[in-house]
Amino acid sequence: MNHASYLTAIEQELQRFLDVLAELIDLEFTVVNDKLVRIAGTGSYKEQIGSIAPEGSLFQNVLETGIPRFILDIQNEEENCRNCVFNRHCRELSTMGYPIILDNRPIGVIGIIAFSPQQKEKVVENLSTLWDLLKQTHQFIENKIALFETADSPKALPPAEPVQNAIIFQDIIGYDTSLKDIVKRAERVTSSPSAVLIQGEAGTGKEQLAKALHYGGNRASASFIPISCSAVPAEVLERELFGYGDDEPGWLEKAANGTVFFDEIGDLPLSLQAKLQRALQVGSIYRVNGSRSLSINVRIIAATSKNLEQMIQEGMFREDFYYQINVLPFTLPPLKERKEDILKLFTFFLKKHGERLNKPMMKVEPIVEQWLLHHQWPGNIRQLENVAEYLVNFAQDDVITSGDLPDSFFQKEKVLHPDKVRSLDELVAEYEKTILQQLLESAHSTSEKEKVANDLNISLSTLYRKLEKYQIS
Ligand SMILES: Nc1ncnc2c1ncn2[C@@H]1O[C@H](COP(=O)(O)OP(=O)(O)OP(=O)(O)O)[C@@H](O)[C@H]1O
Repeated sequence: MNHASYLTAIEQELQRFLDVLAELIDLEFTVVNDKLVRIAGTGSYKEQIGSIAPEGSLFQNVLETGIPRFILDIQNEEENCRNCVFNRHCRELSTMGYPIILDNRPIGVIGIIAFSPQQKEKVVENLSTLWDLLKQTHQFIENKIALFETADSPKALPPAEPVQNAIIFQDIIGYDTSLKDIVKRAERVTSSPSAVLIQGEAGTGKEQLAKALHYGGNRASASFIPISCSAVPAEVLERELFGYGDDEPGWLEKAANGTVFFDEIGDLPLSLQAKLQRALQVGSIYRVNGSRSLSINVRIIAATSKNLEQMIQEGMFREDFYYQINVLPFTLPPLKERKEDILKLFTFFLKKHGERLNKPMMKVEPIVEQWLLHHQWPGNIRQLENVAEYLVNFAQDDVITSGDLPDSFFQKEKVLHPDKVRSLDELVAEYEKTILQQLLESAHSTSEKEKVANDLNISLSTLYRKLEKYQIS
């Protein structure tokens, strides 16, 4: 594999990293490869992943010259945008492009984009900090590629041999009682051949638990083959899973005496659900275009972040297959419900990335701890790890202060603060009160109040009842 292909191989991790950065600083990011194909993007560029950056664009120039460049005011730019096919039709207001250089060769470009005037202002005011950010993002990519080069194989094309990065139950950090119970129950069934279904939101540790089940039992010396059901097209998946012709064994054969892990099983096409269901029931398969029946001996562990029962109701998931895979069910709680674990996991990730980046162990200000405890963590443990990695990269000092966390994060926090989450009725009441206060500000006489009631399409007596309820005089 060349370096440009490695960039493609890490695109999922890169996308997640950029999502966190974009959320933190409220600017958009994009990455193109050596063919100018967009392989990652945030905001509106997320929908354009797979499209090609325009001919004559700044990104093309950065890719060809290997020199970082920026344009701060695209709408009034004559010189630098002249050759771009999007000249005068560009939605970007400012753009920064930083070359991804490996082995002295540009293999792609990372960009920061401003689409709104506020974002543009931010770019103009923070140009040098943003250059540092781009440099660090480059470092992140370099590190990931280095790790990838030494790793066994990319996730979508799993190895035939047992993977080296075995996870054991001791690697699962969890002081929260619900997680401890899950680990305890799982430890009892490591060597069972029965199918396991792990449910939980993205990033809650489903794959980690699956690996611990595999490596903790009598299948540990055989393969653990992870399959991402959403990442591989159906035809490819069928061929890879069941094999092809006389001499192309599939994963179900390659995992002999081991485990096949189906990640996001809800995305497995219905036709393959039926085929797999039959294969598991009879314990044998036919390869695609194959004539012989071949017996299989694999344990199935499946994971899902979707509600499979609801999918069954909607005809999107086979009921018989559901019962076949849901013999030993486990449900991992979201991180926000495991308050006890948040700080311990955070410290663990600070240490992990600190060691990797050769930085001393960082301390955390109490206020930052509060922020961590109250965050909603939609991306769960993976997101927590990304934030820790971000802070190890960017924090100025050995102590992480709230200043290391950008304003945009706190603004979102206010809205999402769990202690402040209120019912819909309360929110509607608050809205109603504000509207009435505004309208009644200049309506003092009965006739003025009648007009307000009319405008709101309610009776005068209803209006008075509401004024009393909200104590508006
Ligand atoms: N309890 C834990 N202790 C330490 N690390 C954890 C724990 N749970 C998850 N992680 C780490 O968090 C990251 C996400 O975990 P994992 O990939 O297992 O989640 P997932 O639920 O399978 O996610 P997805 O559904 O998005 O594939 C991994 O890097 C994993 O090692």
